[in-house]
Amino acid sequence: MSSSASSAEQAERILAGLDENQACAAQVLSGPVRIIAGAGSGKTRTITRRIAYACASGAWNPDATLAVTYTNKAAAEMKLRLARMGVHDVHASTFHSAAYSQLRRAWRILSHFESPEIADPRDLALHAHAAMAHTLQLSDYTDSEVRDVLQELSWMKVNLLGYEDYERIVGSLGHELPLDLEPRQMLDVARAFETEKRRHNVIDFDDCLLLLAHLYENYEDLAEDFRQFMRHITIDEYQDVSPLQHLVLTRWLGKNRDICVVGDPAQTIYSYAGATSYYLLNFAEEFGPVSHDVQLNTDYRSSGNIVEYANAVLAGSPVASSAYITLTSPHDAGPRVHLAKFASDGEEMRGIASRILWHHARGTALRDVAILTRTRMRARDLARACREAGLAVNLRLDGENEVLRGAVSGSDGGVDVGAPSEEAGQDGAITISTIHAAKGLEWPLVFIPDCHEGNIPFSMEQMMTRSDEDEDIEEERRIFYVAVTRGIQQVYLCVAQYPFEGGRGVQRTVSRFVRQASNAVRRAHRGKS
Ligand SMILES: Nc1ncnc2c1ncn2[C@@H]1O[C@H](COP(=O)(O)OP(=O)(O)OP(=O)(O)O)[C@@H](O)[C@H]1O
Repeated sequence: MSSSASSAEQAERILAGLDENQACAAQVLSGPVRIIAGAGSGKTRTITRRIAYACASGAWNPDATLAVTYTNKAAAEMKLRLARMGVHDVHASTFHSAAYSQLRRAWRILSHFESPEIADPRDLALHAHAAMAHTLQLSDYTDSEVRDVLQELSWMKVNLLGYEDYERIVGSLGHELPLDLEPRQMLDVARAFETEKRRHNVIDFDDCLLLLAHLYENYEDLAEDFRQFMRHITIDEYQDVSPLQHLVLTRWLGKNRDICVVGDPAQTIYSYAGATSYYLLNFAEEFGPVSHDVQLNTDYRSSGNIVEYANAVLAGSPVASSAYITLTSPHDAGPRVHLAKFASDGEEMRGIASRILWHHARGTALRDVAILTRTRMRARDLARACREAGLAVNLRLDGENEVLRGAVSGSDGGVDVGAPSEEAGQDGAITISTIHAAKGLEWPLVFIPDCHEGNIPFSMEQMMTRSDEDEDIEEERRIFYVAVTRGIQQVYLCVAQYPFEGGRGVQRTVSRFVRQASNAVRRAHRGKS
């Protein structure tokens, strides 16, 4: 058989198993392509096959192909899947690791010295602490106060805010500062923080992206050299890029328009870290005319009732029709999404554990079960309660502020994946995870505890009084949507009426998202019968 015949066969094999829309997207190989892909609609499958098809058919040189993923784990997974399809040498990495390796090379070429190292998160916290102690005249800050300040320092950079604009922008956005600081005090901390990093000859991840963008702007020859390795760029999770990442992307592209972006505006859940779906939604205006613009809306993951419920969660949004897509399910309806009510938090935790044991006794493997929490604290509490009930547990916590930082450090996007549970048996362990750390994952049986106002949507009092139009509420709706769409067969929503036993504490109200969606689903079913 001739080699061109065998590579044509290989290319055909790669396309097998894609639906019509997915296959269409996989075969448009030049010019700007946008794929809006709902939850479970196979976006990872589609972009991986598209890259494999392009390389196997000879349209792209793998060594000139860059795929940007949100975590190091996703990059490794993509390389593995490509290798299984016989495609090697594609560059797959996070924004940060691609940028850092380019920065190191550029630094060596331009200065003959090594670039500054990226500081370890613990050292960064020490530098922030020193900057705070120096400018704010106090020295006993808690870890979480330092973390909040670091997040604010990062927020300034990922949003590309210059010192001169910061005060005005903070005022006009009503953006709250950590520790009740005045904007001017925050700027003093920011300057002192830069001094601290310089003194230790380190940078952070935001600096890395800023420096690289600067090099591309000022060293055109170098930029052109680097672009040879990025003739074809694919960006996954494009709904979560920050203005700073977007700036780097535009520098990587230069005049090139062989760019494919994929994302879901309904899954933007990292706004606090600068993520915005603006670039995904405005892709055609920015890079168009586009060669292909497609929506993938078949959710291959979840049963019909879960998909119906997830759609109802989004339908309650004032921006639903313009921003979000409606999913369809190719599967049977399956069990309804059920709301389980408990008297107290303690009873809720024990109730969830016993429901899991009930499913386990009927054949559900523990590795097929997840409890997804809004906060890290509740994930820890539930892990304790489930272990007490005799369940093996794997705890996944996302490091919030480290979401972007972790992308280079190898900690998988800041997700702290606890060591596999020692007590895990043959059928593994249940997963207890924050919703943020569960993004991109799936389980047959999913529990979402604490579905009450104040937790879903999460609030520090003030959010309760805001209107539904508020962007913070919208982000909380998307977080809940991400949680619901992790379920394959069955999703349980849980709520405790009071925090403590015996009706003590402030009585809870069921989450507005649950009330809206459950009512809409009930109405729809009544209409059908
Ligand atoms: N054409 C298809 N036919 C059958 N199953 C598919 C198809 N495309 C994707 N799937 C399956 O659907 C599930 C979801 O796919 P994938 O993880 O690629 O989705 P995703 O869009 O990245 O999801 P999310 O954004 O919700 O994390 C996977 O189990 C995948 O194997």
